[in-house]
Amino acid sequence: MFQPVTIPLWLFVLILLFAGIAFLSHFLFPSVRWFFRRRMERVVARLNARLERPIQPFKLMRRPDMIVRLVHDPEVAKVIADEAAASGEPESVLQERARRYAREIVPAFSATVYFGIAVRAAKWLSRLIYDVRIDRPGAAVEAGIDKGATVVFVMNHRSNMDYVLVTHLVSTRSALSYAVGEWARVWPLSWLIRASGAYFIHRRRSNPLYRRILSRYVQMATEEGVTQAIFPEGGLSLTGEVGAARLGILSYLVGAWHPGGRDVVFVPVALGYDRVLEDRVLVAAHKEGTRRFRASLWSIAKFVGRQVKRALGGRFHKFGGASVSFGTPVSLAAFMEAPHADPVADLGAALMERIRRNVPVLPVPLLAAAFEGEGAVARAELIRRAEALVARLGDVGARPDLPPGGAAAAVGAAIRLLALRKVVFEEGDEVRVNPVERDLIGFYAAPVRQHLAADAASDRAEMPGYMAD
Ligand SMILES: CCCCCCCCCCCCCCCC(=O)SCCNC(=O)CCNC(=O)[C@H](O)C(C)(C)COP(=O)(O)OP(=O)(O)OC[C@H]1O[C@@H](n2cnc3c(N)ncnc32)[C@H](O)[C@@H]1OP(=O)(O)O
Repeated sequence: MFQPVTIPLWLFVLILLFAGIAFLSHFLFPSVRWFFRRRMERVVARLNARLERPIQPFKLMRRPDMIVRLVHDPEVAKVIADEAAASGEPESVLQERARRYAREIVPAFSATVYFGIAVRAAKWLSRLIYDVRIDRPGAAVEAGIDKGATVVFVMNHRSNMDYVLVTHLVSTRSALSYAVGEWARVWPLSWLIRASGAYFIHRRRSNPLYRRILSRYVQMATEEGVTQAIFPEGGLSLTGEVGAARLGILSYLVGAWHPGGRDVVFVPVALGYDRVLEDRVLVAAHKEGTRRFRASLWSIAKFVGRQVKRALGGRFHKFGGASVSFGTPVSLAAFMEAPHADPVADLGAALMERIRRNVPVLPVPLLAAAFEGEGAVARAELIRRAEALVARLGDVGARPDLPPGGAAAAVGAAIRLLALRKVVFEEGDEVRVNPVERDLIGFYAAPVRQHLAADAASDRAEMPGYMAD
């Protein structure tokens, strides 16, 4: 019993290692975890005291617990049982697949990462590159919304700066949970996104098990009051116009609502830019008719490097304005009071219409539209056309977001911004579009075109089920 045992050194080291791991996981990790949990709870309590829409307990649930809850949800279990019966695959295999899907979707929200890193970085970056303007303040729009309702920000997707701007602008009121496409599943971006409370979507995966897990996750979050943000177009606009809604996430959100239950209130958010960071990439993708973006990590790094070099040399100019308009909210309870042959399709169309009408028109889109597809126009004529456009935009209820000095000042500012990028050249009295950039001018003119094409006769206040404007 007490005689010595001789073992090789490597085995001794291995035993020590395993003993150390066992000690840590049994004695130290639980208390360390408890310490961090208490700290997190104190941080959240402090944040909730000042946030208009507090961080919901659902958002703070431990990720493993959330995954278990999702995999064992009765609706998910039913899909597993149905698929097992139909395909002959063992239920345990399908359950493992369900766990994999749930792990992919479920976020790992950290209030410290969201408010300490993401919000600060969003504020810094937004202000560094744009003159951020709020066409219609979100606070005023949200003030009338029932405190118990689940708020969902529904946004048009022009740029990867969209969520940076909106995260910054609503950060004093709530923490947003975004629906993010599979493109962002690259480390460390995926870690930051999960820790910011966003959930991942695999847009091309349409098998029933995956879709049921995704829909249940969205519905649980909605039933528990988690403030969310979605891009119903499902990707960046290649043309500059606001596209139609894909109805998946909206249908899950509508499915989470029951008469008499917690209301779901959609806040339409419209974004407009003087310069969209990805403009040339989007225009090229549109031309090729693909959604494959030719922006390698190397080209992004080169772009950032050029801007840093300019900043260090004191030659960095902001990219103009970025304007965000928070539209009149749509209450799902009120919307459902009116009869709808297809409620989800009607809701999607109505929300996108509201976003489309609210897209702010900044100087560059105004100038781009004033070219009217021509290659060269006299400056005075551009100002005259811009003034006429501003009047017509006013007639259809659009709100141009222009500097003091109106159309003339806007034309001057836009020419300066585009000339810096060699998109236009000034030759005497004439402003000439660089022939290789004509598509880019069309891309920027798109929101103006869309405003003017909208049927001015249909008054949004008359749409059934809407909160009054
Ligand atoms: C500096 C640091 C700053 C940091 C700041 C931090 C922030 C933290 C980062 C955030 C970062 C965000 C970045 C986001 C930017 C993107 O990633 S945008 C792209 C991702 N988002 C989206 O795609 C959302 C919108 N997409 C959808 O809703 C899509 O529909 C889906 C769910 C992906 C599926 O797409 P789909 O296969 O094309 O199918 P779709 O027809 O749309 O939908 C089918 C479903 O809808 C149902 N449906 C369709 N029509 C109807 C109808 N009329 N009635 C009822 N149901 C219907 C069908 O039944 C079907 O149901 P399921 O079979 O799924 O159960």
